[in-house]
Order: sequence, then C-alpha cells, then structure tokens
Amino acid sequence: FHHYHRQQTCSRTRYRTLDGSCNNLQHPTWGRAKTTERRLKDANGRPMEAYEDGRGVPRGYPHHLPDARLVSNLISDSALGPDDQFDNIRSGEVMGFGQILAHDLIETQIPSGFDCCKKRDSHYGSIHACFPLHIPRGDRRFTPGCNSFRRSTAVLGHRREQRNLVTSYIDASFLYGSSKELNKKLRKPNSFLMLVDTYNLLPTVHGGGGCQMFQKTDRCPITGDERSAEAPQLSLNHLLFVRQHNRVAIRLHNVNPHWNNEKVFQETRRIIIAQLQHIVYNHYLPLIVGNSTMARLELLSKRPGFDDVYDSKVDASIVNSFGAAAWRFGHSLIMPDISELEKDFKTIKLHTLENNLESPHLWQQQGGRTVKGITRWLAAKPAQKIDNFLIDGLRNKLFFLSQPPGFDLFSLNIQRGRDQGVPAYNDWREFCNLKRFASFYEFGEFASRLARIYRSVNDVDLYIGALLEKGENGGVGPTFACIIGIQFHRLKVGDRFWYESSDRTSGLTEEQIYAIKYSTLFSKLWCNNFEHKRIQRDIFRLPSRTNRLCSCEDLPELDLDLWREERDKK
Ligand code: HEM
Ligand SMILES: [Ca+2]
Repeated sequence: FHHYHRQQTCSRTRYRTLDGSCNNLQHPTWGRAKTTERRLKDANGRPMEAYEDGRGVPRGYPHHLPDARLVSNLISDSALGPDDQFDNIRSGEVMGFGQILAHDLIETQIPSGFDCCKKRDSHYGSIHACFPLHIPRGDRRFTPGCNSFRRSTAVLGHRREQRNLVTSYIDASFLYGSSKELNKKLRKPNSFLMLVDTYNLLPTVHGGGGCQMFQKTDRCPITGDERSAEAPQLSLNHLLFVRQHNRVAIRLHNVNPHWNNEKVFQETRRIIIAQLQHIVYNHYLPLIVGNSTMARLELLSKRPGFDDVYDSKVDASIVNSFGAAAWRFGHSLIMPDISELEKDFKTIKLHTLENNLESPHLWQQQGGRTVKGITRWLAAKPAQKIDNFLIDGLRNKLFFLSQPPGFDLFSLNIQRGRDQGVPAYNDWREFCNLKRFASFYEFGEFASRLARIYRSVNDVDLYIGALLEKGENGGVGPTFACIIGIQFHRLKVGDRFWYESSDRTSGLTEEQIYAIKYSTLFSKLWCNNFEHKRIQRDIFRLPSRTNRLCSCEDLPELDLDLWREERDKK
C-alpha cells in the first residue's frame, strides 16, 4: 500500500492543491480526487463490508434479498404517507444545499461504454459489470423496458472497492474543479474571476455536455462538477458560488490592487472555502444530525478565532456507506415541484421537477429572468420531511424527460448499496452502539411489510432501515446520524487546511477567522448574489417568529479590509 504513495513529495504550500493531494503531508493521496473510498472498521477491526462472497458479488445476489423496486413500492411510495409531507422547520434550500455539498464530497465512478441491456454487449449477463433491477409483476406505474444498472467501477484488490472522482475535503471542488485542467477551463483567462456568460449565469458549452437540450437556445453549463445540470436548484446553488467568488474577488482586488491575479484568485478561494465550512458545520449540519451528535463529536466551531483541531492520523477520505446510503437521506427532502415565488411571498408559479431534470432550460430562459423567483421560493418554502418516502416524480418518473420509461431513485439507492457491499441495517446498528433489532416488530408501522419480503430482520437494507427511524427534531435517525457524524468529524479534524487553523503558512489570521464567523450567513450570500431585498436570517429554517423575514441590509457583511496588505510588506 505504502510504496505507491511515497513517490509524491509534498511541500507546505499556502493554498490547497486543486485535486486535494498533499493535504496530509505523510499520506499525500488521502482525500485526493480519484482515490478509493474507505470502509469503516468495526470493534474487532473488521471493515464494514458485506459482499455475498466477501470479495465483490453484490450483497444478497442472486436470490437472498427482495428486489429493490419491490422494497421501494412497499415502503417508499408517498401515497402510503400522510397528505401533507412538507417539513415544518426546514426550507427547500436544505435540499438544494445538501445536494451541492454531496457533490463537494463524492462522485462515485460508474463505467461507460457498454450497455447492460444489449445481449450482444460483452458485459451482458456479467454480474461483475451489470446488476439489473427486476421489476415486480403488475408494477404498472413503472414502465419496464430495460432498466440497465451498471455497477460502480471496481477498484480491484483483495476486495472490490469504489473510486471517488472528486476531492473528499469540503473545499468547494464543485466550484473550482478537482483538477488543474478543469480549473483552468472554468476561469476567465488572465484574471482572478470565474467564467460566467453574458447574463451573469453559469458559463456554457455549445452543442453538448451532460445535459438535455429542449430548445435550440439551451446550452449545458460547465462548472467544477459535471453533475451541475442535474436539477435546477442544484444549478442555482452552483451559480451562487460562482457569483460569490467573483464578488469577493473584485472587492479583494480593490483592497489590494498590487496583488497579482493568481494571488487574488487563491486568497478569494480560501475565503469562499472558509465560508462554506463555517456554514456546513454551524448552520447546516445541526438540522440534519441534531444537537446531540453535534456536541458528542465536537462538530460546532469555537466561538471566536482559532481552533487547532487537525490530527494528521485522521483520513478524511469519504466512507463508502456514507455516499452509497447515509448522505442519500437527502433524496427524501426533494419537493415535487419547482416554483417561482413573487415579491409578495405568496404568488407562486409552478413547474414539475421531473420535467426539468438534466436541463438548464428553466433558469436559462429569457436571460435568467426566473432565477430570482426560484431562489426566493427555495428560501421561503419548505422541503419535504426526512422520512422513508420519495416523491412520485423521482420514484416513478426519474429521467422520464417527457418519455417513458421512468426510473426510481430509491430503487437505485438500494441497488447501489448492494452493488457496493454496504452491510445490512442491523450490522450498522451494532456498529453504532445501538441495540440490534431482534424482530421486525421493532420497525413499527412498516413491520409486517418488511416481514413479508425480507427473510430475516438481519437482512433489511441500511438505506431503508435507517430512513424508517425517527430523528431529533425531524433530522435523520440515530444510525444515519452516527455515520454522517463520523464522516463530518473526519472531514474536520482530517483537513490540514481547516478554516479555524492557526497555521502561519496556510491559515487565516485570528481577526479574519473571527470576521468570517461573525458575518457568514448563507442568507446574506443569497441576498447579495441573487439581488433579494428580504429574507429570513437563517436560510435553512423557514421564516417564523424566531426567524423573521428581514431586510437583507440588516444582515452582516464580511469586512475585507482585514485582508489589506501594505505594498512593501509583500
Ligand atoms: C432533484 C434532486 C436530486 C436528484 C434528481 C438526484 C439524483 C441522483 C441520482 C440519479 C444519483 C445516482 C444514483 C445511483 O445510480 O446510484 C444520485 C446520487 C447521490 N445523491 Fe442525489 N439527487 C438529488 C438530490 C440529492 C440531495 C438533496 C442529496 C443530499 C442531501 C443527494 C445525495 C446524493 C448522494 C450522496 C449520491 C451518491 C453520489 C455518489 O456516490 O456518486 N442527492 N442522486
Ligand atoms: Ca471536495
């Protein structure tokens, strides 16, 4: 293992590398793009892995587990739930931000170039490459056709592993790209700015890229992450960060006109990443894992200045089951439509989500005229509850794109977990020091349905078991809180460039850190970059008596004078 990595030598640079290498000086590849996802180890030091043969055959294959689509139909059909499935605390942006954060941390490689549906294809029928979903008889809402499922690319070794294409660290890689080559394409030449188009929207590529074009004028966006056109609210979160970079960069250049372009760019990048980390740990995560996990794993930031949490023994690489299951909790947050909300915060214009996937059309039309209404809606209206239900648009019509067949995102999640050897729910309970379930009855409402399709309570898939748990204040249940908590703990203490670090080479000053903590509110970024006049203070919580709509001007602004350097000092 070690001799591969020794070749790269690292120096202590002021800024992060783009691919995440050399964050850990002893282990230069930890957290780097294009490296292997990790397995947590149980109390006996055994990796948390559950391939059927211990090597790489999907868990349950061929006949041990119920078809993923059957599980989804019986447990996750939103028609089985209450009429109103909106959350009463969390705003739609909890969903939007959750997805862009997911894309900062992980993109599991999936191979291309073959078709699991074509008998002539050499991989057809090979369980090492293809793992087709079986559609239960009589499942009329789900148009069968061929539901090709390609297994995540295998990193071969003693046991099959998967590869993460992006940097694990919270480093805004979705904005800057996970490689030098991509970063170069995203920047305006000879400038400290990120590229935008003529309407100050995401830059685009003519005639292609990974998105659908409904009209001749639609053009696919190019960003630091190739999935940015996946859904409109995701693209708009990308846009927010591109604009925020440019806004800070221009002001930083004005404060330090003697800095060269690269210095302005890199210093801006450091500020943006600090703001992102601050928001994730102090405003976002508490709403997901709850206060007890935040406290137990010391995830909240210190109030004022420095906090040297870095531990060079901690590997911040993404844990397999975090990406394949736990962080996909967010799919249950997804709302059935996308709306534009007028200035009065009442009048709404509806669009369905499933007809706007993989397409920039909604926000590109008329030079971005819809951006303001959609972003106002994301902030002011609720997400769906974190639960075992998924909206019909994604459970039956994913990638429907005006023509059947559709797909089911929950089935994909379950199938992906089995593909990647994610252990069963009960094994994770034990890992997390929770009592194993002795019988199906402990699942409550859905017990008899689970008992009907799984052979044993020990077989229930992690994704489904964990989403059936209740969490603190409507957050994720204890099993996902455990996995997510561990991952974010590692992403904090395993990041040498963590924003509260007092390192003299790579860190900010104590005053700068204080200023970032004092002023950084995602609501303010939303105001500044989408030209809103009013918003609530905490964008992730719905407007309420304790989180009233206020004037954007009343929210604090980052004081960039703290970055002023005398010309001769440099
Ligand atoms: C409109 C919204 C969304 C759509 C259409 C969507 C769709 C998808 C699809 C198709 C996949 C790949 C499934 C597979 O083949 O395994 C995926 C993966 C994933 N999604 Fe979502 N998603 C959305 C929102 C979210 C949100 C809100 C979160 C979290 C808060 C999230 C977290 C993830 C994660 C962690 C993965 C695995 C990434 C990887 O390992 O490559 N997604 N999503
Ligand atoms: Ca990253």
